[in-house]
Amino acid sequence: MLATIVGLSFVYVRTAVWFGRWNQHFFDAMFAYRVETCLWLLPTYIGVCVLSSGCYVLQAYLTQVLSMRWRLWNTRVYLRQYLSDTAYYRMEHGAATGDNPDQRIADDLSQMTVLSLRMGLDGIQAVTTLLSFSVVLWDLGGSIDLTCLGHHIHVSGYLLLGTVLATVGASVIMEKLGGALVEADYRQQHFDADLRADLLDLRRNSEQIAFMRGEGAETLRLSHNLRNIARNWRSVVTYTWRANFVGDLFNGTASIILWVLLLPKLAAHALTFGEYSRINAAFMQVRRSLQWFMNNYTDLATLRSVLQRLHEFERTVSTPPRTRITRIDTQAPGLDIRDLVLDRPDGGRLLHIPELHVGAGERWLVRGASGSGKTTLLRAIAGLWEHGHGTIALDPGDSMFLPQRAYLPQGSLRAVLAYPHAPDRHDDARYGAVLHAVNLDHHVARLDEDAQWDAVLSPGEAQRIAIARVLLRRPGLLFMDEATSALDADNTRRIHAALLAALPRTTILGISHHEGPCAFYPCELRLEGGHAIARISHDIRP
Ligand SMILES: Nc1ncnc2c1ncn2[C@@H]1O[C@H](COP(=O)(O)OP(=O)(O)OP(=O)(O)O)[C@@H](O)[C@H]1O
Repeated sequence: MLATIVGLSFVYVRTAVWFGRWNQHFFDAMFAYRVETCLWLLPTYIGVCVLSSGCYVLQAYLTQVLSMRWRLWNTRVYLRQYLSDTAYYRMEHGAATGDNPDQRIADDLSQMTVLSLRMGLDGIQAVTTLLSFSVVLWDLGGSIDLTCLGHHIHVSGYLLLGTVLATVGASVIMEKLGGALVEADYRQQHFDADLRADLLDLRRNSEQIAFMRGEGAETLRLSHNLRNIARNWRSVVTYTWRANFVGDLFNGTASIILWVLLLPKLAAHALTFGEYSRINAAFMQVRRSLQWFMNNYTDLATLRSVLQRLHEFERTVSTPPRTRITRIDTQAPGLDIRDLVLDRPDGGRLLHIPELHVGAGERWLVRGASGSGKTTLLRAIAGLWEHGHGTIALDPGDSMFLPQRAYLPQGSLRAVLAYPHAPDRHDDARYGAVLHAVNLDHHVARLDEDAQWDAVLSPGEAQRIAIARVLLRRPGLLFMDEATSALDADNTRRIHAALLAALPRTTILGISHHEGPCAFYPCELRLEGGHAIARISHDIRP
């Protein structure tokens, strides 16, 4: 498709060259009062006009189609990279750098494809036009003899030379005055994305903010972003007006430059009107194609900063997680930890577990003061914590992790329950049974209702939905991080009884600060002062 578009642009330039030659014939005939020749020349003009417009329209259409296909392809590749090796998680939690990945995937990729296609194709067309009309200017321009400081100089093709020097001179001045626009544009996109991210944060946490009456603090936070945008915007405006001023001044004075260049020909009476019209057309085309860089200066600046941001994104997502914590995938049930050291991101020691064997079907409660590393231990087991070293052996395909706040994507309740699998994986009876087991019978009728479940369900109901997911999936190894913390005593008892009844052979490692679930866990792993102490209090077999 790209080759066809480039081919069409060559044809388009050829028709422009043909129009120039036609102009010369036509005006020479007109000023010689040869009416018949003028009439005879008209039909071919109309025919070439149709061809030229056809090329233009087809080229524009194909460019749009190609641009969309390329964007979709790029976005799929970026999404695949973003969602592999938990890059999306690492980018949010500090291990990998890269701000606002959402903006890079949604906006930057779109801008990159549209701008680079347009810039690339226009650039090719500008070069083709430049070459084609340079030949015309060279042929028609002739030479000039100058005397400078007593030296006699013969300049061939002086018209072409004059045009090139004037245009390149203006471009250099423009680069000097507006060069910093690239940096300013890059910063602008960064600040814009920050404002959007903060607004998204406000939307997500609207209830917490409303309870705390945090409007004032939020206004301050958003104003700070706005101030950054306004400060940087002033630089963007300054560099843009400078570049625009030079560009526009040059556009306005271009005709005068041509007249000055043609003075020697006029003085020598060596210029017909037909020749003038052809030279004028060629001059405009050469100037326009050389000016392509100048006219597209701001777009080129945007493209450069977009490419810079995408390059950063690619470098981040393609850097594999570097960790000395080895996860061994076993098909065996249970969990084995050997000489596991977990560090804080700044390098300080958080926790050391010399050895821990959790046998099939055992249930362990992990306890410890706030900040002792309970959640970090679960992150390491899930392969999400990179700082530290040691060995963890488990069957990841048969494991399931429940964080304190369940993720409830927008969609039908059926889809929420089946997540991350497809909703048609289970039948209605199965969904009804698990909702009954977690005391959410009144939600059975809402299985096909589409809602923002995150906002609709109470935290306790959301936690019960997460437990219902476990009952649907029936994992061999279950990790729960305060997964029943929002439940009342009755529901806590009911949920644990349901887990025990439905999954008697499942190995469970739970974190809880509450006394409620203690009876459910015969074993305890206490984290204290950076060490782990295992205690088996009663019969550990299910
Ligand atoms: N991404 C992170 N960057 C820096 N420090 C972190 C990060 N994640 C956790 N920590 C630190 O590691 C320590 C252990 O955190 P962790 O969440 O594991 O504690 P916890 O025992 O689960 O606490 P709680 O009972 O309050 O949930 C804390 O001091 C915490 O500040």
